[in-house]
Amino acid sequence: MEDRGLAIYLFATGVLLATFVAYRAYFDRLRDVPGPLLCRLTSLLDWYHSYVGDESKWIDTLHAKYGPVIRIAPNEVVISEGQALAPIYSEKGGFLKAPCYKNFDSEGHETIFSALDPKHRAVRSKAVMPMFSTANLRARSDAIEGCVNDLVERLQKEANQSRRAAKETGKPSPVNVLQMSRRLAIDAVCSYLFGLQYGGVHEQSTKLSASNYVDSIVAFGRFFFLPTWLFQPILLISEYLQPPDAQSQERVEGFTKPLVSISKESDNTYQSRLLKAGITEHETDVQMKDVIFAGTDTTGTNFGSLLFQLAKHPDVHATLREEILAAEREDPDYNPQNLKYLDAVLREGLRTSMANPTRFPRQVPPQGFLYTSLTTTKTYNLPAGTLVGLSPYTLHLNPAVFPDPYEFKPSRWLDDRATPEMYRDWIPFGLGPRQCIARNLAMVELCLATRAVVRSGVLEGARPVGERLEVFEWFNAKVKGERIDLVWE
Ligand code: HEM
Repeated sequence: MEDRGLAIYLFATGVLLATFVAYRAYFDRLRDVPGPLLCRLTSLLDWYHSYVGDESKWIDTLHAKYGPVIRIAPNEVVISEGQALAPIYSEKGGFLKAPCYKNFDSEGHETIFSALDPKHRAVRSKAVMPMFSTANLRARSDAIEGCVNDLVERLQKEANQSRRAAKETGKPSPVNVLQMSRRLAIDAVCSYLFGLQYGGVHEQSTKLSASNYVDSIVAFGRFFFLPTWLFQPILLISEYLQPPDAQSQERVEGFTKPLVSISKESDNTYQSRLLKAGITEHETDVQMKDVIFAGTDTTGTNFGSLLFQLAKHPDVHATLREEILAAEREDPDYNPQNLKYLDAVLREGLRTSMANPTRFPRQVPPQGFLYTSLTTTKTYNLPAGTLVGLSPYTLHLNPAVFPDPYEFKPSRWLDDRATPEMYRDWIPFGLGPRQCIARNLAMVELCLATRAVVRSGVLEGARPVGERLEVFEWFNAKVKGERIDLVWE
């Protein structure tokens, strides 16, 4: 009798399972979108690749096998064609952010980054947006320039130490320019937005005091694509197993909190603007820490990676130095953002650095999304609620748009060599109304810092350690080994 009961139970389970598999594989709403059978059944495979940090590479192997429109999870589609960018991210305001962005809520608050509801975000973003306008950045660029000068001085010192070690021991000491870049990034953001330099460049420790704080947020990017109900307990377990560095967090909070309490309306700082818009002191502090994270990690990785490329390509460095010195001779007050080769170097640096490699997921709106692939001419009907996205990794390394995509070649952006597709598919800051709010600030920082470093000649004689940089492909990439090393001989 018991055996019969067990047999019925197993049979019923088998039938249910087979029905589920058949439904997901052949009958559900996304059945026409190709992809591995396992991805039609569960998100586990995607979560696994996201966790181990090779998700973007994995997705590219799926594109190679299944085509430009693929299903990577039961409710998630990824596209590799740049023509899909406009309808998803910018036309008619673009689609809303996917619910997983809520995983980046902080201390009970939705940040400008994590907010899904445009109205909730608008109160905060409108308050601070003027700080990111080109006119304001030009007017107050001295705040950034000061941090850049400090950086060049520190880099000179460390380069000299590296050379001295080479002379004395026959082995140059490595300089971790990732840490240097993070020092500059945090100083520039704090100085420009909050009215006070963090002091990163002047810290004597080998690691920036805020670095572990930033890295703890980078690390939970590996769980970014989990649904929030699962993200929360997993984060708790992960933090229990590997507690975040409380000292680093306290250092950052010890910097932001007093700035909130002494803030005055007339300051016109990031914090005073938020307070004036009715945001509470606690939330203002959270929003400040959020941009400290966003600004330190991304600009840090991008500038560190750019220094690596300039040391690796002395010809590019020499051409850029010539352009900068010539511009200065012609007009000491020239605007560096008008230099063509410098612009090409920055674009190529941002294309290759992969600071944010993964897709930016969005939700298909109630009316659905009809997409026709240019490559296959097939039309896909993605129903409301489907998650859909494109990634910088796939677009920036597409050989059809960027020939020899792994090569660092600023010249590809010059004159008539740059194609409209290159500009269309270059998305280091995302695209549309939810693209990086600080894009202009980041570009000014990168431009002034690159100009100053190259102009100083400090990179002459520098050589990168290693052939190429490897990253964990999380929402904010983590550079493997947490180092980008240069040596001077
Ligand atoms: C080179 C440097 C930077 C890069 C490559 C970068 C890249 C990005 C990307 C890819 C996004 C997300 C787009 C999406 O999810 O669709 C983003 C959003 C954001 N970034 Fe940046 N970022 C940089 C610098 C900064 C800086 C310096 C700050 C702050 C001072 C900042 C603050 C933000 C904020 C607040 C958002 C959320 C915007 C929104 O959702 O409305 N970023 N950034």
